[in-house]
Amino acid sequence: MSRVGIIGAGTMGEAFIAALIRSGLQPSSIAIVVRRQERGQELAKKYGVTVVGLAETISSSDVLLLGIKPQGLSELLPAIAPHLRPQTLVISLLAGKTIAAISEGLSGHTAIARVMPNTPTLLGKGMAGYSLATGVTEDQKKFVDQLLTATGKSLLIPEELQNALTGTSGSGPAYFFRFVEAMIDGAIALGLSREDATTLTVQTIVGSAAMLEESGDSPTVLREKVTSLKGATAEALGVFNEAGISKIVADAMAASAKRAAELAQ
Ligand SMILES: NC(=O)C1=CN([C@@H]2O[C@H](COP(=O)(O)OP(=O)(O)OC[C@H]3O[C@@H](n4cnc5c(N)ncnc54)[C@H](O)[C@@H]3O)[C@@H](O)[C@H]2O)C=CC1
Ligand SMILES: O=C(O)[C@@H]1CCC=N1
Repeated sequence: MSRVGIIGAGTMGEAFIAALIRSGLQPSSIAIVVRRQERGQELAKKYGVTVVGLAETISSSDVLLLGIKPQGLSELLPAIAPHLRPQTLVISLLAGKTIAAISEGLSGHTAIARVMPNTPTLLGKGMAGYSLATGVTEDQKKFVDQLLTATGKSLLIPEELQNALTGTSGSGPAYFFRFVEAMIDGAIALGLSREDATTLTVQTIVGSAAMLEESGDSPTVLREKVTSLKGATAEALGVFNEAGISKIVADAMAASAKRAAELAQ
């Protein structure tokens, strides 16, 4: 049974605690390193994980998961390196940060997996892309596979596509939440209460997402089934198209990918 240490247990760190437990790991095998003790106590109570110091966590872990912000990595790696055993698998969730940079900061460590997850991981409905360094063993590959299966769906991708994944599935949930916010505001402008606007919008998006997953139809077919000739939906879609929705979305996704690349520095 692997012992897992997690450094940085914010939104994604917590989502991975939940996934590790879903994947079959005992909570007592999970050690977390936190900055704020109250956060540690909260997670210990919620999941049964243990709050441990940095050096002890690193030296006793078979798998070390990094869940801090990319901006904190250059300071953290020198603190990890002296305690890291060569056979420990390091899993990075950090946007932008390359396997080569992490390896360099860890004195040439080669057992590294770079993962780009997203927040639905918390519910086991996440989408993760992952890339593996050369030193990852077959057993470690199996561990990553099993873990990511517990986060939702996963795709093994060449590392050069990691930032494209950030712009697609990593940041993606925020795009949909932003769209929902706009629809709620639009419904309020049409005279609905905030409560009713929220119920109508959320159930519309949840139902539409279920159709995407379960109907077997493409998004294009599903859209066409809503859109009556010369009807109401066609008017709405005309407004989107006039405003250049495809370009707006593509530009936004490219901006996320570009920022992820900048975070590598
Ligand atoms: N939130 C998201 O949707 C996604 C985030 N990511 C990546 O996951 C990483 C974490 O993001 P979030 O969970 O959103 O951030 P967050 O801010 O919620 O969590 C980061 C946590 O790390 C802790 N921390 C920072 N330095 C530390 C240290 N030296 N020792 C121990 N704890 C430390 C902070 O106190 C905080 O609790 C980022 O690198 C981000 O690029 C990747 C994909 C999606
Ligand atoms: O905003 C960010 O930088 C991270 C990466 C993808 C989602 N959150």
